[in-house]
Amino acid sequence: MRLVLASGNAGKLAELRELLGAGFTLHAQSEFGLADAEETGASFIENAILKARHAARATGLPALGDDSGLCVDALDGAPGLYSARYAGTHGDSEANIDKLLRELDGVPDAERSARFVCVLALLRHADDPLPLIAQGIWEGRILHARQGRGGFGYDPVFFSPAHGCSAAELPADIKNRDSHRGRALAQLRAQLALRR
Ligand SMILES: O=c1nc[nH]c2c1ncn2[C@H]1C[C@H](O)[C@@H](COP(=O)(O)OP(=O)(O)OP(=O)(O)O)O1
Ligand SMILES: [Mg+2]
Repeated sequence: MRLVLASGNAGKLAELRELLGAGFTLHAQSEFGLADAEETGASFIENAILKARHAARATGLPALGDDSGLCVDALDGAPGLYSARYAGTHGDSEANIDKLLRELDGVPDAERSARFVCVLALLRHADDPLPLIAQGIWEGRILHARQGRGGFGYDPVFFSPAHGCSAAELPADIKNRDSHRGRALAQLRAQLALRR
């Protein structure tokens, strides 16, 4: 199956290619010269659909949208939908992490609970009235400083109690198996199998 990933994020592309495996060819939207869709939705689901529809419309291919982010309890769910632009400049992970650590300055571990969320939307074509939607959640807490060099985005400050380390310290295959994105993709696969 040929699919376009409706994302400009290289970290997502690498993870989703690995997760989808050999049966799928996942094209980056940049291969088609596509700019990012406007993320105007009020929820992860809406944004995932907006992204996928934009890419399906422009390419004529089935499209996968991934809208994800980090929700921190002590910040009432922020950065949430705005995770990628938390510090102002879209996609500046270093600035986003700096701001997050500043906002949580002095907050003890017990109150630093957080979760990564990922919503995937698969549209068979731009006017698909019945997109497949899957969501995955990964529970953890925010560290006081960066740990590890793997992954992308907020991974260096996301501690996973189940693994005993940060997301950036996990081998890629373990992160993929247990992450919000890995869980969402497993659900999407199950739905695909049912639809066929
Ligand atoms: O596994 C992850 N590990 C660390 N950070 C992560 C992860 N998954 C999402 N994130 C962060 C990155 C970004 O700050 C935001 C997603 O924002 P989001 O708009 O969905 O993605 P994006 O703007 O980077 O690319 P695009 O919209 O083109 O798909 O959450
Ligand atoms: Mg985005």
